[in-house]
Amino acid sequence: MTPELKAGRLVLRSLQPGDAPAIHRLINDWSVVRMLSRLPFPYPRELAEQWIDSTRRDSAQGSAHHFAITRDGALLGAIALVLSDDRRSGSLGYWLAPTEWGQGLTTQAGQRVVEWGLTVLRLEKITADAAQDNVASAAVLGKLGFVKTGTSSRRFVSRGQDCPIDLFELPRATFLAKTQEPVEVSAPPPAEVTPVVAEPPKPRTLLVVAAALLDAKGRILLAKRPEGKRLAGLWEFPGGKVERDETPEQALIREMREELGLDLTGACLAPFTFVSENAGPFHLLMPLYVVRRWRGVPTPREGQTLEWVAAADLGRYAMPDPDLPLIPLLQELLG
Ligand SMILES: Nc1nc2c([nH]c(=O)n2[C@@H]2O[C@H](COP(=O)(O)OP(=O)(O)OP(=O)(O)O)[C@@H](O)[C@H]2O)c(=O)[nH]1
Repeated sequence: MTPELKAGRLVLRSLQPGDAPAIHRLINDWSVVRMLSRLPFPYPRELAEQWIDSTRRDSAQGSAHHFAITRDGALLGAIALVLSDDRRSGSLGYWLAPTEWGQGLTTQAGQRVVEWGLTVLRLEKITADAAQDNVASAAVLGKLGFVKTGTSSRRFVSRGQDCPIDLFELPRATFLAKTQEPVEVSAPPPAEVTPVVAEPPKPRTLLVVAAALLDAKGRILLAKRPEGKRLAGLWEFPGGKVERDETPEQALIREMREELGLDLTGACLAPFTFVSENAGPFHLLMPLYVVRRWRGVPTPREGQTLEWVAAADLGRYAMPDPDLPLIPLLQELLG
């Protein structure tokens, strides 16, 4: 299913039948439709209805995810990721009402959809194309990190002719490398000091503690990161950063209280394994504890979604890359 995503003030949500009048009004505009290759001009109202139905079928099948771009409840445009048959790559497309151009809204929506596609859907790459006279679209793709890979031509129904298009691509590896660029750059040496061969800045190590909470059926509690946070939409083991002057166990007890309303004091916190992985802007060192008893009922206190998951099903939940090696270990423990 197509989730609801947040991008600043924008809410990206699946299209609803009631969106047809707004979609028709906004697309039936020459400055919009001339850049969309498959649509006729004028654009009939029935096509808006048929298109919305088709986006809902695509979403149910998981073959494409179409989002209405909305702000304060008003529909401003749409953005979509259409997946390849093997679901390993996706193609990005979008349009925005001309009254909203020039504010960076397409880039904002695009960043969120691209991040979601490459992290939660784990696509290997996202492609896009734009008519060569669509300078604004090429600029958006550039800001999203796409690079031009070639040219081609396509029939534009609205223009009644074939038009040259540019082809673009954003591989997952390029996207991750960009988000992994260190944020802090060391200051340049003073002028009188002989420069030494610069070593790449090392990412700082972040100590995060996490728990595999197990229920009586041997299921594990996973929490989905809420919209607005880094890596939103990914499932993880409840936990968080170890603060200065805390032991990992104290941090785990505090985090379980803050995040889930659970009391783990006096509970057996069994060290199970740990993660030591590059995790983007930092190096993640994450001890994982197995916990079978606590007081209270897990309650999402920070906007997360909670689910009890059988070990055999863990692979179906999109998790941050550093967590992936933990899955077979937990399956072995609980299998
Ligand atoms: N709790 C937890 N964090 C994980 C896991 N895997 C993983 O990469 N992490 C990363 O470790 C960090 C956990 O720190 P955190 O929970 O205190 O911080 P946060 O990003 O949620 O936000 P915050 O700084 O607003 O508290 C996050 O960057 C998170 O993405 C996991 O399985 N559990």
